[in-house]
Amino acid sequence: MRKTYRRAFRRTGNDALKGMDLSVPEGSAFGLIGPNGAGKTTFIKSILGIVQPTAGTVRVLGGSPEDPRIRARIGYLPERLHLPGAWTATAFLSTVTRLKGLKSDAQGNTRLLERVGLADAAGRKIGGYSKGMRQRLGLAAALVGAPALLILDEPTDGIDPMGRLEVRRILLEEVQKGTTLFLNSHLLAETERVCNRVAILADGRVVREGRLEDLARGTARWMVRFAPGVDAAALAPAGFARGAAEGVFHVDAEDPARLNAALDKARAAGALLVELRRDGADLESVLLGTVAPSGTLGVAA
Ligand SMILES: Nc1ncnc2c1ncn2[C@@H]1O[C@H](COP(=O)(O)OP(=O)(O)OP(=O)(O)O)[C@@H](O)[C@H]1O
Repeated sequence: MRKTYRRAFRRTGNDALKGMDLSVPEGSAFGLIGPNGAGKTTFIKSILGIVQPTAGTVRVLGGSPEDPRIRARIGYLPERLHLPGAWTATAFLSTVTRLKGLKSDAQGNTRLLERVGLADAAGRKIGGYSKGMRQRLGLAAALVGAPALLILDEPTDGIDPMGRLEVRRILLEEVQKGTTLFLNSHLLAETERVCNRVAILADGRVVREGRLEDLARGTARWMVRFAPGVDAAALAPAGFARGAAEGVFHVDAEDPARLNAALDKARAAGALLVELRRDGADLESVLLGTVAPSGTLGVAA
């Protein structure tokens, strides 16, 4: 699928998606990650039928994103939420229920507000809500009608750690119920905790996709901390690259023999080992190993 945003009076457009090919398995918790401007929001808008592809097709829940019956089965939390400040949460959810074409369900909506921790604030005007409360109300609105697919754009943005934990709990409950989750978050730790599949998008293309544990496999990077006073220049020939903190280094070693050989060299150079930790298994290393900081492609690990 491609998406070029046409610019008025110009011959060239802005290629946001340059051949995006992605399938999201039903029932998966799928995370989309990538640098700013990679095309994540454009892709989400195309699943929602808000943006039409310039070429190619999008199929969602076995149909077209423009089919109202399909849309009714999708819950969406947008990145920028517009909520009516003069309304109460209760009134807002009943309007969302009506707009989704569902029968009014005051009890169901009360349960949803309880679930997102807004039971006590249900009768208050949304205008007086904090950022985190607004975000949680947005999540409740996305959950109205028990959607089969939940699309969340930066769901924990502006939420404090306790609130984030709550949101994560709700998302995991949804996945357990069989809801397909599609998450766009720049908080990699969130994606890592919630998702079981991840796609890395860079410059309008999917550059890596797969199960989280498969993506993380094969990266054999170690964090090593030596006692203070270590000579970085003496460690460099053994493959140790200086880290951010005092005495911290990173070294690539595919197996225990190579790791120990590198450590032997470090010790021979006078370094005293105080800490050793596997370093390459988190999503951040996978992302940084795939996409260079400028957003251009790096060497995939
Ligand atoms: N309505 C639009 N008109 C023209 N260009 C657009 C439009 N929306 C997005 N773009 C461009 O398309 C590219 C992809 O943008 P998009 O917002 O999809 O990326 P993103 O991965 O969501 O970025 P971010 O992480 O910063 O939100 C960017 O170059 C952006 O400038």
